[in-house]
Amino acid sequence: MRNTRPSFAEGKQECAAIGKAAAPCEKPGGKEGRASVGNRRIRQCWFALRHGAEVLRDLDFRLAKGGFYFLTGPSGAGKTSLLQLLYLARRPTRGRIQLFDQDLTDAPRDVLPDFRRRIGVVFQDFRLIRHLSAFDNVALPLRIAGRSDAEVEGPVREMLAWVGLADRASARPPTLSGGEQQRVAIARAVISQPELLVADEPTGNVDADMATRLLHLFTALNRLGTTIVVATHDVSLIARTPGARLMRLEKGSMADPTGILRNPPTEVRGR
Ligand SMILES: Nc1ncnc2c1ncn2[C@@H]1O[C@H](COP(=O)(O)OP(=O)(O)OP(=O)(O)O)[C@@H](O)[C@H]1O
Repeated sequence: MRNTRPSFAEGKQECAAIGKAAAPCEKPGGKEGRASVGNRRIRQCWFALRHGAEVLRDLDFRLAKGGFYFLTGPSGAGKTSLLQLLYLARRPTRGRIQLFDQDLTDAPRDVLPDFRRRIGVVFQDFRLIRHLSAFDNVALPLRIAGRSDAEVEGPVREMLAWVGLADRASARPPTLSGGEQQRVAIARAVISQPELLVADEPTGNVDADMATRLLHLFTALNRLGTTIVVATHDVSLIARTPGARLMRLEKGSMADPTGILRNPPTEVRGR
C-alpha cells in the first residue's frame, strides 16, 4: 500500500497533497529488441510508424525503480516516441518492453488500462478535458481510483495552490494560458503519486521560477519512490537535479557523445 510511504510533508517545504492523495494500489526496443524501468526494461526495441519510417532503433536499457532520468536530444530524435512506449500508448515494432516486472509487449489491450493507471503522464500538448474545470481535471485520477469528494477536495486544492493556480480552480482549460494548462496537466499527473511519471517537456511553457517549483514537485515525488522520466531541452533543469541520470537520443538511437553521460542507464546513484 503506497499510503504507507512518507508524505510530501516530510520533504522540505514540498506540497503534501500527493502523499495525502496517494491511491491505495500496488505498482511497470529492430532486431528483436527491449526498454525497461528497475523492473522496467526495454530490450532491443525498434519502433516504426505505420507508414514505415523508423523512429526508434535498437534501444536496450533498464530504468532503475525509483530513479530520476532526463531524456534529451534534438527535436525529432524520438523522445516523445520513446515516452509513448513507456506509458504504453504504443507498442514496439520489434523487441520487448517490460514494465512493473511484466513483459507487456504482447499484453492484451484490455489489461493495459490497469497498468496505465500506475503511470502519471504529462503530455506535450497537455490533453486536458476541455469541459472540466481545472479542479476536476486534477481530481480525475483520484476519482477514477474511487476517492470520495471529501477525500479529493483537500489534496486537489493544495496541489492547485502548489502550482500557483489556487484562484483558477473553476476555470476551464480553454480559458487558461498555455503555462497554466501545463501546470494543471502536471498537477493531474502527480496527484495520485504514480509509480512511474513520464513528462514530455513539462516546463516548456512556464517561467524560470515556476520551472524550479515544478522541479521540486518532481524531486519530492521521486523521493517518495516514483520513477521519473522527463524529456526536456532545458539543461538547467538537468544541472539542478543531483543524482539524476541522462539518456540522450539522436536519430532514434541512444547516444553518448561526451562519454560523461551514462547510457544506457543501468543504475541510480545512491539507491
Ligand atoms: N504521427 C506521425 N506521423 C509522421 N511522423 C511522425 C509522427 N510522429 C512522429 N513522427 C516523426 O517521428 C520522429 C520522432 O518524433 P518525436 O516526436 O518522437 O521526436 P522528439 O524527439 O520528441 O521531438 P521534439 O523534441 O521536437 O518534441 C520525427 O522525425 C517525427 O517527424
